[in-house]
Amino acid sequence: MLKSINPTQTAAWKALTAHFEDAQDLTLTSLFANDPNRFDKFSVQFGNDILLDYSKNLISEQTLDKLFALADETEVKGAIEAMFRGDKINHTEGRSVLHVALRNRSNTPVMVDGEDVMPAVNAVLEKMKGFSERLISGEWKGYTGKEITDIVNIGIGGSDLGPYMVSEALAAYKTRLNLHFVSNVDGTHVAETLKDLNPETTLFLIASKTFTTQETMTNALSARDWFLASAEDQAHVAKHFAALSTNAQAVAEFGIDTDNMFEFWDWVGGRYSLWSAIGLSICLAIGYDNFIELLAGAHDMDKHFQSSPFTENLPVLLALIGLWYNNFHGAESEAILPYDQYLHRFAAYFQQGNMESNGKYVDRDGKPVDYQTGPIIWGEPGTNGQHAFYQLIHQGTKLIPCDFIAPAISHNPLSDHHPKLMANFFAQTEALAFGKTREQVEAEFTAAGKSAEEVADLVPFKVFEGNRPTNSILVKQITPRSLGALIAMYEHKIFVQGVIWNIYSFDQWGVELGKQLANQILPELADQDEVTSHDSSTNGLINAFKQWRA
Ligand SMILES: O=P(O)(O)OC[C@H]1O[C@@H](O)[C@H](O)[C@@H](O)[C@@H]1O
Repeated sequence: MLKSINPTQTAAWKALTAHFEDAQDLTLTSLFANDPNRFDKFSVQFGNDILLDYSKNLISEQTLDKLFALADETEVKGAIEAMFRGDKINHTEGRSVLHVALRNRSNTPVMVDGEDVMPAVNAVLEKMKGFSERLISGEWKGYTGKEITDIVNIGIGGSDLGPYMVSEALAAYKTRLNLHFVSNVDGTHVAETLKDLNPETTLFLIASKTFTTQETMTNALSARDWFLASAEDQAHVAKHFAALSTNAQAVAEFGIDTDNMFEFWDWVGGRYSLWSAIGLSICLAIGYDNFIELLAGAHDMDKHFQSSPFTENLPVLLALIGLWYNNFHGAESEAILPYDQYLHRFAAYFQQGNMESNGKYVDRDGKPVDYQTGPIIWGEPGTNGQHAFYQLIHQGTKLIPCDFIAPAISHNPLSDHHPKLMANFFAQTEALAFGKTREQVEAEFTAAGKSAEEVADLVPFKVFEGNRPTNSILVKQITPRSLGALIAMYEHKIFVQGVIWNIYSFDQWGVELGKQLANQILPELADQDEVTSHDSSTNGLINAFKQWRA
């Protein structure tokens, strides 16, 4: 169990509060003008894969020193050790937090309740290897003897977002199998997905840690009905359905052959589970060897996180910088902006990763916090975002720290697309940091021959204040290995922030109430009777719904 330390009561927090008051007038323009070595000082490279430039942030060496002191006082180092050691740091569920064991390629023992989990982890990986190789090679045949061509992963939340994001991110490594992801309980999702598929050549992965999730079970039953409408014989299910779960009993009850069950464990959080059997769809999408490379990249980042001094530790640096804006500058959100079309689900993935982990108002003592915790995470790929919401980032009234992510090498080096993409990537952080002054705008207008009246009229709208902070994360190329490291970097960032905010990052009780109420409402929708059991708004809506369907 992690000790409860109120971060606002630390000396470092108080020092940061005072420092924030003193540093109000700091501008990125002056910080860069006063220090020609700023990039060298405030950038760090991870192997030959990732360069993090955090120099365009509203920080000085003093800011960072105080943030490191905060990490020390809130015992981040001890918390990292506790996680890797297998301590039950997910206190409210009484569980260890060991997604790092799933990618522990050095295979050193990791103990849970006195037992090394690595043999079980490796056994499931071997099973995933055999299964994925038989499917990809075409050796595995459907019930009419045809090769499988399409895989449908049915899962939601952590059993969907990670595999979907990674399969898309690594589409350049695609095997011959076509992957589909069905998550929403809205029948449209499964219906539209199955429309073009052939039951003889389709295999379903039912991905659910608990194997009780309403959406997933409903979609799985519809998929089974669709399949049996053609296959007819229940015995054929074994060739077309596999389960990824911690709940063997529920899998057996569903009728899935235990040979086709890929196990994982309660010490793997749903939103940290792409490294587990939940990653089977990834294995099928990109091949087992590439999946192992993904794990290896994450393991490299795990080692870096565990052993690098905080001053060079990418996840720690990102966490502290994010915290500086969240808790001192009052920023409410963070944007993740990948300049890579393949990463189009990256921000959505970390919406769950971050917001489900750190969206908590109760501290580790069970008391409400009196400071801000997790930020709102959002984002879309550049350059699309530039033509949509960047206006607000550049000239709006809200402070939105942004992470810009881009690969130096494209998988699709078509004509001059990549230099153009990258020119935008570099230009945006420069524009956000340094803006355009009134004098610059006036000079441009004058050079363009505008009258003094026009200049006076339009100048205010064309000025860019700048001083908008960004991190730039330049990746050599998006490969399975670098992507593994990138994902693990963000996972650990979330971990560090949760430790400092004195919250439990690995439970998600906030999703339960809605599920409970939906279960109460569902039977009320079955007849035409007027509903009176709720508040007037909910009653009114349900009754209007019933009337429209009558
Ligand atoms: O994998 P399961 O058990 O079906 O759960 C799916 C998702 O269910 C949600 O309720 C949880 O908030 C997520 O954390 C989880 O990933």
